[in-house]
Formats: sequence, structure tokens, C-alpha cells
Amino acid sequence: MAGRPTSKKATAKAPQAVAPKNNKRKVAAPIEASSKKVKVAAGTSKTSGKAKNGKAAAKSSKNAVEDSEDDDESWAYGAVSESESDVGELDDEFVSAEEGSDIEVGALDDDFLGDEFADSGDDVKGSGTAMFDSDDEDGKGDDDVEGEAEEDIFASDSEDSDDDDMETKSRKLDAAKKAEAEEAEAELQTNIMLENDKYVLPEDDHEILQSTDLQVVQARIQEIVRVLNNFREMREGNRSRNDYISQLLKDLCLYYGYNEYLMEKLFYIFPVSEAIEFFEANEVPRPVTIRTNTLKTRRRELAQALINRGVNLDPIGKWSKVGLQVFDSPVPIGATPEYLAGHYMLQAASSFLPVMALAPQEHERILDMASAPGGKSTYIAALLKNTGMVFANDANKDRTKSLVANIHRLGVKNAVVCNYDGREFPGVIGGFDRVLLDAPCSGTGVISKDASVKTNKSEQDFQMLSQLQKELVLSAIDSVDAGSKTGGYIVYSTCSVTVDENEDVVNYALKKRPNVKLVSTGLDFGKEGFTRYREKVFHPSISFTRRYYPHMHNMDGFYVAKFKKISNKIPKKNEDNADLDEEEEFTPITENSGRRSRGGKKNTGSESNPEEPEKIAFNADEDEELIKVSQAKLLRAQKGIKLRPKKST
Ligand SMILES: C[S@@+](CC[C@H](N)C(=O)[O-])C[C@H]1O[C@@H](n2cnc3c(N)ncnc32)[C@H](O)[C@@H]1O
Repeated sequence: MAGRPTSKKATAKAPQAVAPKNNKRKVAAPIEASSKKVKVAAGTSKTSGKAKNGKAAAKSSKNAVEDSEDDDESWAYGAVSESESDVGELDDEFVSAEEGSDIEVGALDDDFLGDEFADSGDDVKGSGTAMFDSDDEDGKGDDDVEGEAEEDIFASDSEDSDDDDMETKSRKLDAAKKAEAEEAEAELQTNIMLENDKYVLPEDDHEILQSTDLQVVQARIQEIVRVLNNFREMREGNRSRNDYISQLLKDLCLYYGYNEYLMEKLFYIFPVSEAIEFFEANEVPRPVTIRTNTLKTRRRELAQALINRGVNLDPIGKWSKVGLQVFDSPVPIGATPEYLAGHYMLQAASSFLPVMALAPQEHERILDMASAPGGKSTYIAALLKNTGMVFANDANKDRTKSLVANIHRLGVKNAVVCNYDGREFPGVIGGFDRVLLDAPCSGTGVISKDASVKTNKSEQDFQMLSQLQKELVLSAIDSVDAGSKTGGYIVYSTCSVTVDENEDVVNYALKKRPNVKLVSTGLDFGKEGFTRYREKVFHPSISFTRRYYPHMHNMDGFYVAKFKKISNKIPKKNEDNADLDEEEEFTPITENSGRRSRGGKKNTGSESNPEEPEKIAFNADEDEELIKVSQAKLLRAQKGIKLRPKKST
């Protein structure tokens, strides 16, 4: 469709209705929008917020300095003193957009879309330039215009120079000024509606389709948001809220380039103004972040090595001890010697969160059910300090190649890579201390990295994804040993913000597996998961789950839920969960069946007695025996040593 803004150019004329709120939020974001270095955080196109953004950035720069001083490691990286001295110089975020534009990412992992970042400089520059008011485009500032007006007045004055009647002269001057003021007022009237003006909705679709001029669409979005925010006073006649909302949704689709189905799905997650902040944030790349691989180095050492290469970086925020935010770099950040030596992983900040929630303990046996390309598996391995075992599984064999490469590069020695459909667990192996299910999802949290999500997901896709996620989460739960001395936890996460893929899935799991309960994620920021959404009511404990948003937390949209398994038996009904809605049935895999039987009837019990709850426990002795046999085989193959396996008693 002509005029459809699928690109970041749309940010150039972003609706301004939300600017003040947005600015406020940016300062509190877990990834600081600090100092000149920030090229993305504050960089939306809200011209009205320019000065404020500059101040906010300056303020947060100071915060970043304080944060880094409070850090356990109590260091301050290269940029810190610079940012302190820069604070006073900052006047707006455009400076930073250009300064931060030359970052190169190089060979990035699959979970981190390098092209976005490589392109980001241009995008930001583009939007930065376009962010200037059109008034400024002719290169004349307000002073120039005023100067011309004054010259005109004096010109007419000089024509009458013969007339030395001061009163006439003064009257002419007054009349000229009045005419100019009226003209100026008239100009304003055509552009700006007064607070109390009623906004008249376009009458028919014809008019809407004609209005593909982004500026017209943008102006209408602003007006409709203004009306919706003060509906009683501002609405036109008997127009309903729905009339305005349906026009707004059409305009948002046009302006940001989403399909109608997804637009509606996302729009209702937020209050009106916040929805626009969310769509706007999706037009701007998120900060480039890396995770220190503590198996090989420490954050301070890594930071120093990268600073020596001219990389401008800072700690990600107080909440992470291993994250670094890279502002700009003269070298490709995905191809430095430190990167190749496995000292860090290019990893989105949001993707630290599920692993932090999982909180792996040394010597545990952990399953990462959907793990490629391994950002989280390798983090788990690092937290285990290469003890215990990480089963890094992924259903996509091709993707396991990058998983294996990352495991090697990062020096992970306690990982087993496997390639099963996650729904086949625990038939493959069970009894884990903890399971992470970072589920396949629609990616509505990472639209800034992959804009194709705006248009390539249909209602059917969402239904299929939600169904798959529900099946996977039950397998994840069933793969954990409730009797684990140190664990018994399951973390479910997605990089999507839709309710179907998050609260709906968790609610379903609570209903189908009353032997689990939700517990705190231990993450001290993030919005609470919804306990109600439109016509849906979820279990109250879903408030333990956490939502993360680009416009609020300056990181990808994300969702994290943590379950504790309290029994290996699945009770028939749990009173706490009795109020959960009945939903469609499917046949999950059981330990006994090994493979998931499809399309059959409900089967949560054992094969011999479907009514009897299944028992899933890891048999440590049996496993030890297997490990010994395999070690013996290995020794024989590698060194020709023959060990006689001990007979089990
Ligand atoms: C969000 S990505 C995982 C990212 C990964 N956790 C990381 O941090 O690098 C989801 C993964 O799920 C995998 N997947 C899709 N369907 C699956 C299934 N039925 N069982 C297991 N993995 C599946 C996809 O191949 C994809 O790699």
C-alpha cells in the first residue's frame, strides 16, 4: 500500500501526545539512557520532548556513574568520567544519535540480529535529522523570521519617510503589527486545535484511504488520543469510544505498518497513550549489550580489554553483574579477539532475565528445552561454574550448529546438546533439578529487531503457537523432579508481549498441573503479569510473573514466569486452581509412553491406569551406571584402557 511506513522513517513524525510520559520513563529504565553515548534509548521522534530528553539523558548519565560506583566490583569504565563532564554540555539527544552511529556488530549470533545494529546508525541519524521541526528545515531559525518581519516593517516605514507625522507613523506601525499578529493567529488556527475543540472523525473509509499522507495520519492519531484521554469533554456528539478506537487502530496500522489483527492484539495490552509509546519504541533499536562469560573472565577485565580497543561501554545497570552496554565501537563487536576467545556473548539484556529467575545452583542437572543458539544455556553453564550438567535441547537441528559453536567458544564443558521436540520430554530424560523453557514465540517483543513480525503473523499462527507453548510447558513441568534437594523449579519465558503466549499459557499450566505453583521470579523490576485481560480472568498468583517492555525498560519485550513443583504426582483437582477455565484437551507425552501420542484423548495418567497420576523421578543409580559404562567405552576407544564395569548390587 502506498505510503505504508514499514521503516523506521515513521519515527520521524511520531505522534507527540505521549512525549512527556515517555521521557519520564526513560530515566528510570533498567538499561540507562546515559550521556552522549546513548544512541537509541531516548531517541524517539518527539520533537516536543527534545530539551527534556536531553536533560533526562544527562540526569541518567549521572545515575549511571553513581550506579557503577555502588557496584560490588566498584569500578568505573572509560566512559564514566567523560559522561560526567559531558553532562553540562548535553542539549539534546541528536548529538548522541550521530556519535553512536558508527557501531559495528560484525558476526552476530542468531539471537542478536546484527544487521539491525549495523544499520542502526543510519536509522538513528535519519530519524534524528527528521526529528527537527519542519519549520527548521529551511534553515531559518525563529530569530531569522522575526528579523525579516522587522525589516518589512521598517521598509514600509521608510517608503513614508516624507511623512514626519509621528502619530501617523505610529498608527501604521500598530496596524502592521496587528495584521501580522492576525495572520500568525490564523496560521496557528489551521494547524493546532484548541484544547476544547471537538475532533471530527472522518466520515467514511474513502476519506481514510485518501489520507495516507503520514502527517495527516499522525495528526489524526494525536487528536484521537487526546479525545480518548478526555472522552466526556472532547467527544463529538454521540460518537462512541469504539468509533474513535476503530479509526485509531486503522491509523496506527497505516502509520506503523502492522496488520490489523496484530495491531488490535497489541493495542489492548496498554492504556491508549502507552500503546503509542510501545509502538514508537518498536521503531528504535535497543541498546547493544553483551554478557561477560565468567567461565573465562571477569566483567572488569573484559571491560578494560574492550576499552583498550576504543570501545565505549558501561555496566548494563545495577541488576546485572555480568552485563555491559556498548555505546559505540571502532571495531566489530562480534569479531574482537575477546569475542573469538569466548570472553563474552552478544546477548540482549532481556535474555538474561529468565536465567536469573532460574537461579541455577552448582552441581545441578538442568534442561534448557528450547536452547539454540545458546545464549541462555551458556549463561546457565557459567552460573553452574561448569559443574553439574546442562542439557541444551532444540528441535531445530540446523540451529543446534550455532548452539554447539557457542558452547565451544565459551568454554562450556558441562553441556549435552540434543535435538528433540521438547514435547518428547520427559520421555527422553526426566528428573531435572530445573528446567528452562524459553519458548518459541511470535516475537512481538523484538519488533525493533525484526519488523516482519508486524505483518507476517495471522490469527492461526497465534493459535498454533499458543497451543505449542501449552504443550511444551507441561513437558517442562513433567521433566522436573519435585524431590530435588536444591531445585524443583521451572521457568517459562517468551520474547513476546501477547497475553495468549504468556498469561494464558501459564494459567493453562496451573490448571493442568496442580502440582506446581507460581513463585516470585526474584527479579526486582518488571510489570506484574495480568490477572485479568479483557474478558479473561486468570489465577491471582499470575501477578508473580513479570512483563518487560521496550518503552518502559529499554529492553526487548519479554515475559518471565517461575513455577515450583511441589509434587511428582498430579492431583486430580487442586482447590486453589479449581476456578481456572476449562480449555481444550490434548495429549501430552508421558514418561511411560516415551513419544507423544497426537490427536488422542486426554492421557495424564500412567499407561496401565489412566486415572493414576504419573510418577516421574530421575533414577540416579541407574544413571550413574550408564555414565560409568559410557566412560569405560570412551577410555577404551581413546586410550585402549579396558575397565570392567562394577556389577550393580
Ligand atoms: C526463543 S528461541 C530460543 C532462544 C534460546 N533460548 C537462546 O537463549 O539462545 C526458541 C527456540 O525454540 C526452538 N523450538 C521450536 N519448537 C520447538 C519444540 N517443539 N521443541 C524444542 N524446541 C523448539 C526453536 O528452534 C528456537 O531455537
